[in-house]
Amino acid sequence: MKPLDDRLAPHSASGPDAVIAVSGLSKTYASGFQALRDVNLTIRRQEIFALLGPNGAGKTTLISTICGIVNPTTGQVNVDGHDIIRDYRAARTKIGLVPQELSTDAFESVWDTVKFSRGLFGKAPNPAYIEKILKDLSLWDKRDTKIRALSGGMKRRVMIAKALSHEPEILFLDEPTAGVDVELRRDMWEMVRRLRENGVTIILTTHYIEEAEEMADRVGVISKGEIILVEDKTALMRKLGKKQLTLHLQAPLQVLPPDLRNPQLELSADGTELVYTFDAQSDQTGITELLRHLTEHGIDFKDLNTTQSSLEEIFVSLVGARA
Ligand SMILES: Nc1ncnc2c1ncn2[C@@H]1O[C@H](COP(=O)(O)OP(=O)(O)OP(=O)(O)O)[C@@H](O)[C@H]1O
Repeated sequence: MKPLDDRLAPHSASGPDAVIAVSGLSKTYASGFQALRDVNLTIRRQEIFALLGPNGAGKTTLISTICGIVNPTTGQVNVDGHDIIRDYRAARTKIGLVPQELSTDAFESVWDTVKFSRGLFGKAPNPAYIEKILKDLSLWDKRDTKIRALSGGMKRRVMIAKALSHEPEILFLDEPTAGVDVELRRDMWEMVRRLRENGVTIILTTHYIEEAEEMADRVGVISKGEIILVEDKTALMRKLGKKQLTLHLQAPLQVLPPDLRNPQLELSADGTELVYTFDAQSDQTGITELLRHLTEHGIDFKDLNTTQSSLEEIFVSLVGARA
């Protein structure tokens, strides 16, 4: 088998740190529906990668295919040097998957469920390791409790404990915080960060853009089965983000003077604020000219502030542009 680097060469994000390489991946379900279209994607070792996309975009299909649960129609997936079809067992052992739906045996105890999951991967028992995960996930006190007696949030933690039971190097979290309360969401974020510090690569899908904004090193956007963008989160926000300059006026304005009217400038409904939207990357922001015009018109302001558009706005504009 060729070294990993060689096989990853065609992809821009390739390199010695690549841990998953997806190339030319398509999936057409038996119904004839094409859920993935020529997906090329490289995941770097020890990164937190957030996959964003609207409902039905293909996030779960992509994750399930990488995890070997759904068969690809065309293309290859390589997980840390193992082809997911030819070398299924080795590839699967590297991966922990926390699916969207809670599916555990309601009558088992927490401890037994997690221990059993580890056994499924043919790993020798390691009670000390299981104890550590249960403690990390605040499940230690519940170790003898039957799953059915746990709250929804606790059940979700059990799903994570199961996914981690065989010491995977890569963890997939499909909508990890859907429907969980704020406290559990924060706990999960904390846990994901800790796992990454311990060398685990994390791929998560989410509908909560603020989750990607908070957590991700890189963001991938999928729409109608196609990856339309993969970018470093900070660079993405810098590159696509529009900035807004808000001027708080000394005296309210009824209307904008005609020669100040342009699509970038908006007067708030109560006339007390002027909001100027500009491209943060441009050499010519137009701010100097705007301020000069305001002075000429005798429009004074008492304060100003700038804001950067959020990942959510960027995401909506990206996906919306393809609708
Ligand atoms: N087994 C299947 N047979 C036929 N079509 C399917 C099957 N599984 C998924 N699909 C379709 O493939 C598309 C992608 O589904 P997928 O679950 O991957 O999307 P998603 O991005 O994860 O959506 P969500 O955010 O709603 O979970 C959807 O249109 C879905 O209806």
